[in-house]
Amino acid sequence: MPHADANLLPNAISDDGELTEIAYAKVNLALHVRARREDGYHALESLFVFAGDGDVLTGKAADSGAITLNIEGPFADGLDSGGGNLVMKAAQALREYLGESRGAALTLVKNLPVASGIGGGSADAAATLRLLGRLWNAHIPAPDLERIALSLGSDVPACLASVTQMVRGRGEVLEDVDLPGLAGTPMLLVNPGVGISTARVFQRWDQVDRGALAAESLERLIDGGRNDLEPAAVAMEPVIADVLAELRQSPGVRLARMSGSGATCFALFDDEADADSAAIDIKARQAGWWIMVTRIRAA
Ligand SMILES: C[C@](O)(CO)[C@H](O)COP(=O)(O)OP(=O)(O)OC[C@H]1O[C@@H](n2ccc(N)nc2=O)[C@H](O)[C@@H]1O
Ligand SMILES: Nc1ncnc2c1ncn2[C@@H]1O[C@H](COP(=O)(O)OP(=O)(O)OP(=O)(O)O)[C@@H](O)[C@H]1O
Repeated sequence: MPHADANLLPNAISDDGELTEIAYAKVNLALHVRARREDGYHALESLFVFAGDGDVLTGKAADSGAITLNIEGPFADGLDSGGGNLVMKAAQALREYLGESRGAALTLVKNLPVASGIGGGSADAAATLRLLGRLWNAHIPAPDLERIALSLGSDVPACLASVTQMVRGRGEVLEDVDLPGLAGTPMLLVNPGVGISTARVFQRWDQVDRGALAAESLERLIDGGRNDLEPAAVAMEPVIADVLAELRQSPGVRLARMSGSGATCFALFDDEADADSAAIDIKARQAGWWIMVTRIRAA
């Protein structure tokens, strides 16, 4: 079972010039959908946190001038490494912005389930922008980088820094938040093995604005926060209700909710031993589910 120590993996450079970036899993502690916009996107309010673990992207310069991507790891199967991959799209977007013709040989270790509400693809795209920015020694003004990120997906701007943020708009209005007691919180991520289309979940949202998100404390987030996409996602994949039930009955759980458009759900614990026990118990009952014990990254 994957088990992580928050912020332990350095964004390292090895002797052979290979760079590493971690594409940290994103978790929406609360996700309030406020309105459907005319452009088809939805106006959101969401408190994003990031796990200390995620996919691992490595890369080094390639003299050929080409960008290549090799995908390994537990969720590599079925993930296209061609131009449709968000890593390749990010590399291409950055190259176009820089007028860059230098290449890169990239390897992605895909540890996060695909289309699962924890922003794996978005985190990969952001990690690619960070890694290639370093590899090519490019100094990109933050507004430009955020614009490139948003062109790749609504979650990508927040994934650039991968720290706790209040996110609004369609995902591009970012505000750093440092909620006391949040960093280092033990967190369990559980996915029942069903991929979910984000667009389809938003389409099923009932268009009822249930009110603003108050996120000035963890208590407020727990008591007054919601994931407004949960009912739509559960209607599409009823197994999500089983995941939530498993998490909510775990001893020591502080909060259990779905992340993003699902199907991954998270649970927060005060005590790491409780998170470990819950993971073992759930694994024993639901052998096919993906389970990760991690911690919330520092803000
Ligand atoms: C559900 C969240 O994960 C919450 O963090 C994000 O809002 C989704 O972010 P994402 O996966 O990066 O989404 P995108 O790739 O930009 O959009 C996928 C689809 O989701 C819908 N979408 C996404 C974001 C948003 N604010 N409103 C939307 O309606 C749109 O139909 C869009 O075509
Ligand atoms: N590197 C990648 N990793 C994961 N998915 C990718 C990648 N590149 C392209 N995709 C595609 O992007 C889609 C969304 O994948 P992702 O894992 O980011 O979804 P998600 O976790 O639901 O995201 P979110 O939480 O932002 O809604 C998938 O259908 C997948 O085929």
